[in-house]
Amino acid sequence: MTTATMPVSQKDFEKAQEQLKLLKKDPGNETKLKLYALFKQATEGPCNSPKPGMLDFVKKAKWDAWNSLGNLSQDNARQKYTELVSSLISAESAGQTKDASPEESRHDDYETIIVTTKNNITKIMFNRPERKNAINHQMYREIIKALQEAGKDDSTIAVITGNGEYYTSGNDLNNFANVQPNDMEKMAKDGAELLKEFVSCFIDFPKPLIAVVNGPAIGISVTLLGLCDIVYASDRATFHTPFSQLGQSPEGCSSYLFPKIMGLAKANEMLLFNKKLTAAEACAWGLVTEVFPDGTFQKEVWERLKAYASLPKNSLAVSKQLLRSMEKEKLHAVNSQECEVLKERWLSDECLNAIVSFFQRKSKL
Ligand SMILES: CCCCCC/C=C/C(=O)SCCNC(=O)CCNC(=O)[C@H](O)C(C)(C)COP(=O)(O)OP(=O)(O)OC[C@H]1O[C@@H](n2cnc3c(N)ncnc32)[C@H](O)[C@@H]1OP(=O)(O)O
Repeated sequence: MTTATMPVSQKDFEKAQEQLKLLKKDPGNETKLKLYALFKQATEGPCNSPKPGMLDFVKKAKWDAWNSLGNLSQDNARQKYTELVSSLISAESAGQTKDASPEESRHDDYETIIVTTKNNITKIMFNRPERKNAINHQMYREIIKALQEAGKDDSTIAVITGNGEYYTSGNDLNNFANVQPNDMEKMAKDGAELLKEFVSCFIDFPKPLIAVVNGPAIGISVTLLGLCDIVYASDRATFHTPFSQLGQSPEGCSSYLFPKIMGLAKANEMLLFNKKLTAAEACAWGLVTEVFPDGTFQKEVWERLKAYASLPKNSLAVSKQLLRSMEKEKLHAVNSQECEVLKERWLSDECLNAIVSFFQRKSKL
């Protein structure tokens, strides 16, 4: 969370140093490193000393922490130091222990998703529970922005999940509603461009990306699982890609990744013949990493993720990129082709009839 900048005097800064000595509990190594770095930056300015050797672990950790502050001004460093000490003192007097970053910070500027960061995990949550988390145009754009930011923030891993009963019911069919006949081509062209950009963000995401599938998943939310690095599912979740039922065709690189993940025969059942999988089937077919009982799903999964997110961040990122890099070019080509095909499908009678049927409540999945 950002705090408004308030000038901190030299006297306040010195008082904070004295207060720090009064702390009864050790604030933990990560916080101590932050304090060290801010103190050095406040008193000496940006880190100019030579980088210690790889095996000098303590000096290297201190140097890294200081160096990571870049050109932060001495005033700002003094301010942040004073704020950090004051938050440690308040937490202690409130009977809490304050380690690295125990508070959840909520990212502003989103309406259709909730984005938070805690314990080195950035969580992106579909948040239209009354519409079964259907993904409208605004949500596509907000997820693109959230993924771009999560790729660059300090978190170690990113998680995608849904709020409420559903993971998501996939594309919001209202994205096709109220389009005048003359605007159909434009709707299809714009939709294909948005979809291509959206899927590209998953292909290029630089850190481990984990799907926490809390309930039924439909359409694009299922295909994207092939681009996630781990998929945890509640035993209440189901996995449904009803593309032919909707007169559409596969996206999210599933036409390439699903046959690789589960074999062509099983991919055909899902992508051609609309077979809806239970969580257990999706796990047996390799689309899901592990299934948890719904009653303990959130607790078990978040405990596990918290432990994963404490692993060395850079090592995880380079390893993920190694695992994916050989396929990246291919995946972008597949994404382009799938979007081209879909652009045509959206103009077809088969697709239009399916959408009309849904809105006349003649058809539901
Ligand atoms: C830029 C474009 C990119 C496109 C990418 C291509 C993507 C493809 C796909 O994702 S295909 C999958 C599309 N999804 C669907 O076809 C699901 C449609 N929804 C349903 O079949 C049902 O709503 C249900 C099975 C998900 C849930 O049924 P039920 O439990 O009976 O609930 P309701 O139907 O009453 O749902 C409550 C409320 O939400 C509306 N709603 C739910 N999902 C969607 C949706 N995907 N699109 C639009 N609206 C949806 C539903 O209509 C209800 O609204 P109401 O209260 O009646 O106003």
